[in-house]
Amino acid sequence: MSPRVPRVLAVAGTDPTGGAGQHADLKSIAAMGGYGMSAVTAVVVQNTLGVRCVHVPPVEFLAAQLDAVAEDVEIDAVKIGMLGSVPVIETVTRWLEDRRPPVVVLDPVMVATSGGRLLEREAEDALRAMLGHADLVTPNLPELAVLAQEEIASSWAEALAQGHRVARAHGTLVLVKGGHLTGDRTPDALVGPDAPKPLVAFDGARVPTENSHGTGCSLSSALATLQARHGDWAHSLRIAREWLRGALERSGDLAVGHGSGPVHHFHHVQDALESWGAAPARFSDELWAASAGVRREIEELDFVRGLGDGRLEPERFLAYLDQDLQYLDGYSRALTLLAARAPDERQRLFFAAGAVSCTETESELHRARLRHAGPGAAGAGPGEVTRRYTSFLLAATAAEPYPVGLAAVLPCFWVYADVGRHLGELAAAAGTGEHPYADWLATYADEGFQEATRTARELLDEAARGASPAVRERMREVFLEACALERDFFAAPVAAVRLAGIDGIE
Ligand SMILES: Nc1ncnc2c1ncn2[C@@H]1O[C@H](COP(=O)(O)OP(=O)(O)OP(=O)(O)O)[C@@H](O)[C@H]1O
Ligand SMILES: Cc1ncc(COP(=O)(O)O)c(N)n1
Repeated sequence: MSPRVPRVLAVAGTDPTGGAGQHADLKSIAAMGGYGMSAVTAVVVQNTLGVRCVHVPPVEFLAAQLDAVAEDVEIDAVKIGMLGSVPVIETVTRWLEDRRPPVVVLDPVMVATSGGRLLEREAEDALRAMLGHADLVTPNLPELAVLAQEEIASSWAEALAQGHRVARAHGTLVLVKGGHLTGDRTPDALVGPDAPKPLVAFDGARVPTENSHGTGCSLSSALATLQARHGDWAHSLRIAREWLRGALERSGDLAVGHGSGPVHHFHHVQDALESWGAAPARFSDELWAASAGVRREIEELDFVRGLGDGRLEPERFLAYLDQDLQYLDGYSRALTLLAARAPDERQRLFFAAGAVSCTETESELHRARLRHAGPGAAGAGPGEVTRRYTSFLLAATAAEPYPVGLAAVLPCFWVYADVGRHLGELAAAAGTGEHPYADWLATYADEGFQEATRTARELLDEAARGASPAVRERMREVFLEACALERDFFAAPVAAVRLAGIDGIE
């Protein structure tokens, strides 16, 4: 018996926000390729912030649910979660004695992550008494201590020894979980009744997230499903851990609740959906569509046409370079401000690296060209548009909410990349002869720049998902204002005065 789609029953309490209890179980069973079913032990009023109250329906009702499933469906595995009280434990124990499925995983739920009690204290003895019915018990460290009737283990070695004592006392496997250890590691080990040495142990770096609501429920039901599928606990644990790690890492995509949020059970399915063309609507797409008019105006500017077909007067190009160099000074300061305010390391590194690249690489490219053009090529100072654009960027990145600052800097990546694509088309249409700005146009197509544009866009979408409607509206305003400033910036060199002392350009 090893069905491709194991039929797995979760006997557990509820969580109306869907992150823990039988809701997490059903998602985890499906995520591991099983068919999930559930019998309710307790109706729990809770959310990501805490447990408000618990209603336990009459146990006859639970017994009837269990029988209804068992009389109709061949159950390959059962995962038992919150039981709550002695009568519920006795009801489930009787059912197991009668109709035990081939795989039984017991997660001895006692206290929610948020602090609410989910097992009456006087039911602890009854819960201990049913451990022998399980193939695998999956306590967290405080639960393990209650099962062992000892103090909470303060080290991993102590936890393993405690796990072995529980396994030996009840003749079952114990999964000792390190989620509650202090420190940056989260080891897990399977301990059997015969020897203190773990049968298998895994270690890994703790995922830096607050979203650990329901990890215990999710792991135990995933294990029940995988075990029904191929019958090897060590292999099941390896797969379940890898999946749960992804679910923790991608939990930020969900934006559910204000407390300890749920994990993303279907993070792997999200990728499949996108490969089928079901990409979610992106806020950046909305902004891009709204900026279509301004982008058309940019494409029609004399400066842009001339740069594309090569007919742009050299002094205009140099006037543009001169202003762009001064603009880059302000832009790199704005990126530095964003880096300082970034909510995580990845974003901080991205903007800090952008600021360095503006200051070192790009500015030096501009300076080299201006130097080559002769001593008079550098202008007097920032023009009116340059001043307006850089002041706008500094104000948005320093004083507005972080997502708004992101919306202000994005057009410089994205509109610039798009103008580059258009310039490439114009250059191709102008013919294969020597193009005076060919090397400059090549910088737009640089893969590193295209990649940075994609990342900046993803960061904006991520920030928009967690933003309030008012902040999203402000992001839209600021994005459109930055697009209009891009347009004014490209228009300015046409109006610029001829720079003295130009012999040629590079
Ligand atoms: N931040 C994290 N990074 C990586 N793994 C984690 C993290 N938090 C929990 N885990 C893993 O999640 C699983 C459940 O861990 P934990 O010990 O927290 O159980 P639990 O307390 O029963 O869970 P619950 O939060 O549902 O009550 C374990 O495999 C643990 O290693
Ligand atoms: C119905 C139910 N079962 C289990 C948990 C434990 O999960 P967590 O400790 O992550 O809150 C819960 N909160 N609710």
